[in-house]
Order: sequence, then C-alpha cells, then structure tokens
Amino acid sequence: MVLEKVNGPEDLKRLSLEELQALAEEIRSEIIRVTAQNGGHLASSLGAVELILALHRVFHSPKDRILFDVGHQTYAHKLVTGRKDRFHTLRQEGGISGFTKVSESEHDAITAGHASTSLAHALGMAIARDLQGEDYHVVAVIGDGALTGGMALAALNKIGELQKRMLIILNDNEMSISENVGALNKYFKELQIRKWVHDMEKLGRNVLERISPQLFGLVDRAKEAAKLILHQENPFYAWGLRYIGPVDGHDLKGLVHILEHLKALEGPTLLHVVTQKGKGYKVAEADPIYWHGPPGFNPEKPEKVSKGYSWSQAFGDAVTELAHLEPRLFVITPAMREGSGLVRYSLEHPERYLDVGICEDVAVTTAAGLALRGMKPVVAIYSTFLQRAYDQVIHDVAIEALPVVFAIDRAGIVGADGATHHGVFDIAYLRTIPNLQIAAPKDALELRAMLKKALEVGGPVAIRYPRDNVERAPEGVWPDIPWGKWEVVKEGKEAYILAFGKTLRYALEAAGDDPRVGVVNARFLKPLDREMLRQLARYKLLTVEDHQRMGGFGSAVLEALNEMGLKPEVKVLGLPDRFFEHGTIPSLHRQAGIDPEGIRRALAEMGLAPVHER
Ligand SMILES: CC(=O)c1sc(CCOP(=O)(O)OP(=O)(O)O)c(C)[n+]1Cc1cnc(C)nc1N
Ligand SMILES: [Mg+2]
Repeated sequence: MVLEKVNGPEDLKRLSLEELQALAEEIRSEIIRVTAQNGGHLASSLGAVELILALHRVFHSPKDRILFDVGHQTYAHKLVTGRKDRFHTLRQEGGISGFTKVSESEHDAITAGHASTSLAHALGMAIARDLQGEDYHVVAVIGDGALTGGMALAALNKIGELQKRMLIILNDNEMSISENVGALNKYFKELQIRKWVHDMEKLGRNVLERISPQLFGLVDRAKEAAKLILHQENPFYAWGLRYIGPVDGHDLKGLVHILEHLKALEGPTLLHVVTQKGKGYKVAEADPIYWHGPPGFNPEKPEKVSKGYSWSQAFGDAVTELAHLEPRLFVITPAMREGSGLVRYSLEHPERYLDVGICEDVAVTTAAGLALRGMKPVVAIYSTFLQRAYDQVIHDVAIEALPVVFAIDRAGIVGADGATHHGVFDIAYLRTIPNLQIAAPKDALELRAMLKKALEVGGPVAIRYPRDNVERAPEGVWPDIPWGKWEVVKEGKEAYILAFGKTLRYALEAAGDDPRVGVVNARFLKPLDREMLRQLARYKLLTVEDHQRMGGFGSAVLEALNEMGLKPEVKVLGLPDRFFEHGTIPSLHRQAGIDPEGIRRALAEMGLAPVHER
C-alpha cells in the first residue's frame, strides 16, 4: 500500500509516478469507504484526487499555501497531509471537519464551507508575502461553480490589476451541485470543444502540410491574427491573467509536468483543469448530483436512499402548487435547486424559475427587480447562505418594502456540515430590519398557510424552517391562520414555554402532562403577538429557539415586555455565544441545552421541577 508510506506531502516527492498513480487509486477507495460510512462530499472529492496529488507533489505545503474554495473537495488533501489515521472520523462529532479548517491542520490554508472566498484570501496572502519579503507560492483551487460567485469575480479583477505572483486553478467539471450555470460556464464548454477541434486540426494539419505547406502558412497567419484580436484563446485576458488550458485534470503525469513549469512564472496565472465529478466511481460519474453529498451507502452496492419527506420538499410542493394559482410568482435559487426542494418546481414552471449560480446577493437583488416590475418573487435560500446577501435584503428589498418572500431553509443547527453551515443567525440579522416580517411554521400545513399569505400581505416576509423531515400536508389544502397571531397548544397554570419550529416539539415533550406548564406556538417572530404576550405576562415565561440566544426570539420577547412595562420572570434558552462544530443535530441541541432535557432543567430552575422530583 502506497498510502502507508505517506505521512505528509513531502513523502509524495519520493514516490515514482507509477506509485503516485497507484496512490490515487488507493485514495479513491479510502474516500469511498469512509464516505459510505459517514456520508459526505463524495463526487467532488473523487474528481479532485489527481489534481490534489499533483499539487502536493510539486508544491511544498505548509510553506506554500494551497487554498481550496468551498473546501468540500479536499478528502485527498486531508489523507496526504497527516490525517489519514483520523479520516474515518470525517464529519463526526469530535472528528475531522468535512471542509478545510485552519485550526485543524497547518496544511489547511483557509477555513471554508461557503463558496467563492479562495481568490480574495489568495490575494491577501500574496500581498502579505511580498510586503514581508517572503518567498512562497500561493495556489488557489476554485471550482467552476464557486467561480460564479461575485466575490471570486471581483477578486479576479483586483488580482489582475496588482499582478501578484499566484496560481489559480480552475477545477472545471461543469457542475455546481446541480448543472453549473452562467455565461463563463457556457464559454468553458465551448473552449473544451474548441480544444478538441484544435487537436483535430493539428491532426488534420499534419496531413495537409504534406500536400501544400504554402496554403497552410497563409491560413495559420490569419488565424493567429484573429486570435490576437479576439483574445479568444484567453477568456481571462481582460482580467489581466495568463491563461493556460484546458488540460486534463486526471492526467497526473501531465499535471505534474505543467505545474512544475507554472511554478516559475511571475504574475497571476490561471490553469484551467477539466475534471469529471465523481471520477472513478461509476454511480457518482453517472449522477454527480445525487452523489455530490450522499448520506451513508453500501460501497459494494451503492444505491440512492430516500431521506424521507423533508421541509424542503414540503416547500417545493407548496410553491409549485401556488405557482399554478398565482401567475406572478417567480422562484429564484442561488445554486441550490435540489437542496431547496425545487426540482419539481423547476420542471413544472421553467419560465418562472431562475438559478443565478452561487451568488446569493444577485438572487436577492434580482428578486427586488422582479418585485419592482409586478412579479411576486420567492427567494429559496439556506439561512447560512442568506448571510451573503444581508445588505441586499436591507438596501434593495426592505427600504421600499418590496413584496419578496424569503423561504429560509436549514434554519437552525444543521449537523455534519458544521459551523460554516448552521443557520443560527438569521432571526438576529433579519429582525432589526424595518418592514420585514419573520415567521416559523410548526408543520407543513402552517408552511403552506404562511407561504400563501406571505404572497398576499405585501412587503418582505421571511419564513424559516429547519433541516428535518416533516409530515406531508395534503395537496390543495391552504389553511387560513390568523396572520401575526400565536397559538396556545397547551394550557398551563403557572408557566408558558414560547417555542416555534422544531423547538415546539421539544417544548411539548418537556411539558408532558404537567398542568402547571403551558406551551405556545410562537410562530410569528416579527412582529411578535404582543396581545397574547401581554396576557401571558402574568405567568413565568420560558423562550426556546434553535438560534443564537443573543439577538434572537428571546431577546425580542424581553424587549417587547420592557416596552410594555411588564416584568414577569423570563428565561431565554438558545445557543450560547460560540460556534458549534459538526455533529448530529440531536447531540448539538443537547449540548446547547435547547432539547427537552434542557427545557426541563430550565423549568426546574424556575421552580417547576417535574412533580415526581419535588
Ligand atoms: C458544500 C456546499 O455547501 C456547496 S458545494 C457547492 C457547489 C460548488 O461547485 P464547484 O464547482 O465549486 O465544486 P464541485 O463540487 O467540485 O463541482 C455549493 C453551491 N454549495 C452550497 C453553497 C452555496 N452558497 C455558498 C455561498 N456557499 C456554498 N458552499
Ligand atoms: Mg464544479
């Protein structure tokens, strides 16, 4: 086994090219074995194996800094940088992260998880290197999907101007999670075809030259002139980058050869590498969308598993039906068609569906443009990724109170993707924005009611729901809930738990049949139901949310009570002021104290210990 001989990237330099090739296959097997157990980003990591081995063969990490955009394609990088013995703990609580993480290894140049950050990081590092008179390489690997992000394109603009020495590697597999989108993506496809034509021409040229060298000389000169005028051979000419490619991203020998040469170049160089997402594992090659991030599977007999009916699907079904009733409805996703449950919608309403690529800022402001011209846009977006469009929500939507609906998926702790993906800030970052309303349904029926009503109430509305399964609601049913009103789901004599979304279930479990403790479905977070809050102020109150405690729902309740001059005993349960790493959702909820056990403890501290314990 070659991998046994590899305890760090320097060990790669002692391998023959044949051993390096064999190592690639061993690494593929290990990635499949562990992802089959733990789940994870299988297809992306399989597609980047040769590229990563070539990089660590040619460059000297950690002196040279090798950055990976998103960081989800780095399982081979983890295996050759001293983490092969811990690789089986991938994405598990206390185990190694599923992304690159500065605190995890000196070989992880950036902490990633959100896309499009590598180029700006690389720019900063190159500036620091030169200012400090140091000498090392800065290499950024960015996928074609991540390159659709505005941050990446804006960083390119500055990189080209400053001409700092760095190597950018575009890992082009024509896929984001879904098929990739955008004009650049289309161009790269053509470029690859043109490369094929070019190779065919070379073949043809050999034949023709034997017939009439003069003819070919003329044709060649004309073509060279055309190239220079059109710069068609360098799509990054305008960005001031040297462009090399496209090259085969699975040709280890070729990659090592070309990287050795590129090392010597001054200024910024972009190497365009073409890879296949899922390379080396038939099912992942055939369906890189499902196998982008599968849950566990049987590696010998890999089959797609249904993860059950999710909130995302409940949203997708509801908005698909609504679009038949409301012709002005228009749905936008920033590259998360599958994750946001929009496959059915995109097939039934292609003319009112838009995947803008990995650019949440563009998603939100495009929605504003649609709203300004009479459409009813719905932005389907993960809580964590909406963080990328905070100013757009304020500046382009809320100031004019435009009718944009934000369907916020993955609100709360999300589990194995860890700190970069937990959706635990959205209530805090949204509730301070005037004109914007925030709601959280308890089930799929309430989600349908809220979505339909949100299209009618006017103004911006955010509806947040968790990463979880949910009981399917019947099609065609649109319950009518009183907008802005909470719902008492259990009466209590001494205290009320104010909860919503997933924590409502925890609250009901904690309250059990204790007659002293009531439970309220506090499904509207902004505006709060002040009328009911005033009535409840004569009881002890416990708020609980799957969100940071600071600035969340509990903070809003305290502020409202203060404004109303009411002073009941209130306890606020939520996530403490720290980041939560990867782990299972129940375990992380337990750690945060927002699970039924944590709620019972809080009730006991309020003098409401379970009766049998008194
Ligand atoms: C992991 C994760 O959250 C991924 S991986 C991925 C596709 C990346 O495509 P790319 O071409 O860059 O890489 P490839 O998989 O090798 O093809 C997306 C959209 N996401 C979700 C996402 C959405 N939006 C932002 C800002 N960051 C992330 N990470
Ligand atoms: Mg890609």
